[in-house]
Amino acid sequence: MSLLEFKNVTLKFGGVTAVNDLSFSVEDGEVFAIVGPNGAGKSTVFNLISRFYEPIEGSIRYDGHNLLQVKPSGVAAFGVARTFQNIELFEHATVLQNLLVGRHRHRKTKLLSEVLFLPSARRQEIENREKVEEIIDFLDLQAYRDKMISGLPYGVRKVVEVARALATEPKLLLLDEPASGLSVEETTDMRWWIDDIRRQMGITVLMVEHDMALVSGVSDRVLAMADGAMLALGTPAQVQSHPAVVEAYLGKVS
Ligand SMILES: Nc1ncnc2c1ncn2[C@@H]1O[C@H](COP(=O)(O)OP(=O)(O)OP(=O)(O)O)[C@@H](O)[C@H]1O
Repeated sequence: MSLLEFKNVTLKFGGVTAVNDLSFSVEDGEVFAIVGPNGAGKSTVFNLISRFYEPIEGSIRYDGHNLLQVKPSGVAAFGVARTFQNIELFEHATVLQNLLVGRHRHRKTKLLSEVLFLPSARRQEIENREKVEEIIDFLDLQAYRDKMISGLPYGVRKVVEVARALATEPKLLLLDEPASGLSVEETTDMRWWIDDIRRQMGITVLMVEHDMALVSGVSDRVLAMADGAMLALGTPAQVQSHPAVVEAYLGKVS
């Protein structure tokens, strides 16, 4: 069974068809990339999975559930975490505090037991701290754990955003342009982080990315989109050499 399945999904904004009869599925444990020119519909796919947008047609299934019956606030509880193109962290909080916020969905204790700091709340806090420290070690963020986000270099913030998403212990991680704004060296590091997240943590990764070196280096399969529709789907090599993809990127050769 696929972890995520889009079937004939269509979404329009007025006269613009942002996603057009799109069908694809993401298998458990794979790194799956979505590529395409600006306006192709890639972010809209993420916003459909996050339930920010409602399709006008089609179905989206996730882990055996009809995702279209889940409220936007309920998506994280299903184990879907996301990073954003424009990093969304608490600027005036430390790395550690940002990651602890990511643990929110694992809160099992009641507010009263937290206020009274009962044993159950203490256990929960210890568990959260352990998980967050594990992620800090995993992504090599020890040097930044007590630093404010606002003072961190852009490349480190990108990794912290991935860390915050991992703190929720997702089954499916959505990465929105993880390499945008990164140097070549930082992009290479990001490639290894993504590979480790899949291999060592067993998390399925769905990413939107323009950097074809990163896409080819880490993805099992790639979906190329244009004008909301599928152009090609296959291995990175198959997609990059597909005539429709070449034409979308380079223009028709006549
Ligand atoms: N909220 C919205 N209201 C109106 N039109 C929208 C909205 N969101 C997206 N669109 C339109 O839908 C189409 C697909 O946009 P989308 O942002 O999904 O593309 P994209 O592939 O992610 O592009 P980029 O690489 O530039 O981020 C575009 O024509 C865009 O202008």
